[in-house]
Amino acid sequence: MPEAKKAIDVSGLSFQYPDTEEKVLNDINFSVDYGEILGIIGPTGVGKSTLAMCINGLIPQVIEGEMEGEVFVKGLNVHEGNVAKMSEHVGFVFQEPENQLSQMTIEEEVAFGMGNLGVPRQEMEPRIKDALAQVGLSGFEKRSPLALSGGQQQRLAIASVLAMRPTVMIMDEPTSMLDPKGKNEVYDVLKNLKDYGMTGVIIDHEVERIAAYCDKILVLDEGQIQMSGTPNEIFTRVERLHQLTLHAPQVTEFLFQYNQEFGQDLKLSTDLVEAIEILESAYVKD
Ligand SMILES: Nc1ncnc2c1ncn2[C@@H]1O[C@H](COP(=O)(O)OP(=O)(O)OP(=O)(O)O)[C@@H](O)[C@H]1O
Repeated sequence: MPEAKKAIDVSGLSFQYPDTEEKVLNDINFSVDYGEILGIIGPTGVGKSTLAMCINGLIPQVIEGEMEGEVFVKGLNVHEGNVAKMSEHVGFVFQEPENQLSQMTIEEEVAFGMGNLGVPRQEMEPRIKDALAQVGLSGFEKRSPLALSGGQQQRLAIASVLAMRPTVMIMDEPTSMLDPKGKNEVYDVLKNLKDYGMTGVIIDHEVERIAAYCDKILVLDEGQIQMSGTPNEIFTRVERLHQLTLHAPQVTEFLFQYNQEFGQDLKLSTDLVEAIEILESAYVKD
């Protein structure tokens, strides 16, 4: 079978939980190219996690409801493959690292998901080594996952997904339970993976990091895509984000306020990511 043109292709997707009166998702359309990272942002409770579960097949395979439209991952219709089959293609990293850990040692933890996929024993060892190296946990093989910090646990959860070699990695607020150090650790690891050409979907409220990390962004509200575009296109539309009760990275918020206060129409003179870095470098510690 020829490789599908898109890593993820979603068309006409609507979903309603059995006990709710309205659709959580209503006619969602987007696609993600191989090697691209898509960020999904939006106010609380607008269906971001529901959308993520439609991509890995948990909906409608495990979580029931009324679903319309189609979701393809690497050309595979998630309606048709079962969840076990989909887990070969879509890896999932959740909010709370501790809840994802079930094994006695770190190497067993990484081996666990591969075991479920039926990866042969002799192939597991190099994959474990490689995955732990990618998240900066080489040498930790025999330790207990519970002895790790929150940031390290989340990196371990990422390694467990990487070892399964999925087409797409979905991360649902992977840093929301972590302290600033843990958040930095995880985003540093993700940055490396992006450089390796991973395809990903990340849901996060951290707009600074989403802006720097993602190639494309969807803004979800009222079950629909309200905005879509590059981080630069999204985060320079500050007024629209405010209407949606969201905020932009500090640098574009500053610019917006300055323009309002002084009746100007100044624009960023550099790329958004560079502007974020410049602003961050302007802060010093005593
Ligand atoms: N299993 C379920 N059954 C019924 N309703 C649900 C279920 N799961 C979620 N919902 C409802 O669907 C809506 C969307 O929830 P979802 O978790 O997808 O939003 P979200 O944007 O990810 O929120 P958050 O930012 O808080 O994580 C909410 O109103 C939620 O209460």
